[in-house]
Amino acid sequence: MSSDTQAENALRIAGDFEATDFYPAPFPADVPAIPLEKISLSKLLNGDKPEAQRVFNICTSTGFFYLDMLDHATGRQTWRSACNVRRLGSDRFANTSMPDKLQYKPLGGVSVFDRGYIVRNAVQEGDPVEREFFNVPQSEFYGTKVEDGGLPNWLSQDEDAFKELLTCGNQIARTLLSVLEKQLQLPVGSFTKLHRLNDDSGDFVRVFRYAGARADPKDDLVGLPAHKDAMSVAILFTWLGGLQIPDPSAKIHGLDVEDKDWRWVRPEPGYAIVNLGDAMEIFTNKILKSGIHRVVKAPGEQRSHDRLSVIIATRPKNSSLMKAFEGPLIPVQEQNGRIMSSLEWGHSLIAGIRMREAEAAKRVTKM
Ligand SMILES: O=C(O)CCC(=O)C(=O)O
Ligand SMILES: [Fe+2]
Repeated sequence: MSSDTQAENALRIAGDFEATDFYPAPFPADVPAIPLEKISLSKLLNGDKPEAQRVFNICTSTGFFYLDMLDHATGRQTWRSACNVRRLGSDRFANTSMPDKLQYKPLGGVSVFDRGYIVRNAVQEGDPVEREFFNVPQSEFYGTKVEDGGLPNWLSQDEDAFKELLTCGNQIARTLLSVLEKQLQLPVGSFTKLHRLNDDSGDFVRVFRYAGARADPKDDLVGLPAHKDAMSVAILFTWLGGLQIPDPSAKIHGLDVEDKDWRWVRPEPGYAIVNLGDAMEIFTNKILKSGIHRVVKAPGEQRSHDRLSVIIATRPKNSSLMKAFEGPLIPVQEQNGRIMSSLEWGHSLIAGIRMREAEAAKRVTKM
């Protein structure tokens, strides 16, 4: 990293939120990182056409980009809010007993990811936690109240922080969706009206903790196996390396990516990492791309540190029909079979993810 970049990063870290402890060790210079493009939120909100075109080009190819959170008031509020949620999340993970954590249940048992606490231990019962996360659903704050018992004690005191982040995230996701619908020459509101904060949907805020590596690297599991997101837009905040995406030249079959083709995504202070999920592929008959990604242990000196990440997931409202829009740039889709609602689609996809995870866990993939 050049000293100019270092100085700029230091300023960005110090700039709006005191978060220097989120960066306990530098991201190494000698690992193959992918130079994702940086998009300006401020330009998008001001209707800048070249910036809109850049977003469209990215979303029709790799689907991943950095979004500058510090160049506009909405972004700054979101960044501050994500840092706040990261701090309180790490505190709650550390200071809540496992029985209390486990009482915060996913809806419908294990198959739905928009609510609850989920943990994976290293190898067997009693081993230290390898990976844990909790999701706070949109239904806590907006739309029809779901009778799910509400947030558990260890999270309810932070309700306002989650609500703020979810609200900011929705605004940013809708900004991106309005850019994309315009670039696709669809009627205004085609995508945005399916993603209103007050409609019932599976939106959520997720806080992840991946344990730092143990002394023996043989004990390290893949943090999160290769997958695509079951949502419309994912906005990720992360402070340590670990996220990887395939090189654009990689040959990909389904979710299979050869080891040599994975590239690191370097976390950049003050930027979110944004990607589209499968819903946008469905709405556009694959013109917009849902990016494959996975999470492994952080690289280099970061490896021994716990990695926290905060994700805002925006999904189509529950009643949306999961089929391609008609538009001049969207190939016509042959419709065979019943069209699922977003609610049904989410459940079916997430059940698939769980099944793949269970298979991967059985193979005990070593990194
Ligand atoms: O923690 C990360 O960096 C990514 C997590 C992720 O991909 C997900 O929750 O779907
Ligand atoms: Fe993901």
